Amino acid sequence: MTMIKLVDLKKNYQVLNRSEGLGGAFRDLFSRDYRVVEAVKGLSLEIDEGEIVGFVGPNGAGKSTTIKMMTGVLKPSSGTLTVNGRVPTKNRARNMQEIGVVFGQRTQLWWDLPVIESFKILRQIYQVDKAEFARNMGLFEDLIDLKALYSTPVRYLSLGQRMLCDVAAAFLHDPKVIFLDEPTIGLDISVKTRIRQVIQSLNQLKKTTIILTTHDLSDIEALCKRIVVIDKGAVVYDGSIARVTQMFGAHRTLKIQLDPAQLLAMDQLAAGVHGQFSRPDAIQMEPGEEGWLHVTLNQEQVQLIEVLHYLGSLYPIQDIKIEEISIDKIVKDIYEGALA
Ligand SMILES: Nc1ncnc2c1ncn2[C@@H]1O[C@H](COP(=O)(O)OP(=O)(O)OP(=O)(O)O)[C@@H](O)[C@H]1O
Repeated sequence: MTMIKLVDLKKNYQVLNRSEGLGGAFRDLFSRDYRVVEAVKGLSLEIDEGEIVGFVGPNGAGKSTTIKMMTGVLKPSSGTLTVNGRVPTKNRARNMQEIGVVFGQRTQLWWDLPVIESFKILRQIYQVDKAEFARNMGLFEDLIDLKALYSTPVRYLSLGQRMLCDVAAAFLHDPKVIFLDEPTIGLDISVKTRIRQVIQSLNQLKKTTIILTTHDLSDIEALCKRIVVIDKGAVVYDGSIARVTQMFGAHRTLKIQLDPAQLLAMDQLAAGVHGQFSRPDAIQMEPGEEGWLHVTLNQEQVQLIEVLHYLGSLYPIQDIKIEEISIDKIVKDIYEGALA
């Protein structure tokens, strides 16, 4: 069943072109000169009940604008949008009952109150009946040992505990759709894994549709089968993570450690490598940390061993690693037109 449907959705913002200086500010009072920013330029998407979809794109791609339209905060300029069959801006109160949100950067809970009090307030706000409240609190107690945190004021929770509470709180009223924004930001890897497990279990138990926006693509890799990449307000890739990684299956990242001073002349180094091989477009180079040089190449076009030999003939290599291309790199390449 389709839970979210966007058809040719557009959103324009009108922005005042401000004139410079005090005189300019004075002039702006009388003659207003506006320009239009096309933040979302015709998005069409269908997301099914129970799907977890990674929604990614570079800064300014239009992610927040799209999410704000899905949550009913912003009205689209044109196109159609339904969430669980309803138009979010027309049914805001009803829509709010059916969605949940988690922001990694700020809590939805009451900072000074013990955890259990926040859940009781949310129960009132969302009119969760007693039996459902008891059932869900029992589930959260089993899944994340929530009971141990009941009496702790939110301000004393660790970031990881706070995020677990926020995730549980978003599921309290059994929403149909949850928007997760950077749910693991600032957490160490073991806590990230824990939060992802909890999200996955709740998604499977409750068949909640989840839209995950994050710049941490390891969250997407761990949680989503499907990824939607947007750039400049339009979809540039919509499909399975498996397919996108397959498309880049012949890519490898060769990491070599050199004397850090050699990386200072990166442009020269890149020009030398590109000049040496017949398919320079198949080789990308960027400096890593502590003298590591990352060379990503497409093995269908360039032999990794030849690149390694060439670099080895120029510099003493201290260490080598060969890795499959990371999902971060794939998505960055997609933004930069790799699928165009
Ligand atoms: N209220 C606004 N008024 C004018 N322009 C806006 C407004 N909000 C966003 N924009 C512009 O719309 C475009 C899309 O912004 P949006 O915030 O949706 O991108 P984003 O993908 O969420 O970016 P980020 O990852 O940086 O949060 C950008 O060019 C941004 O400057």
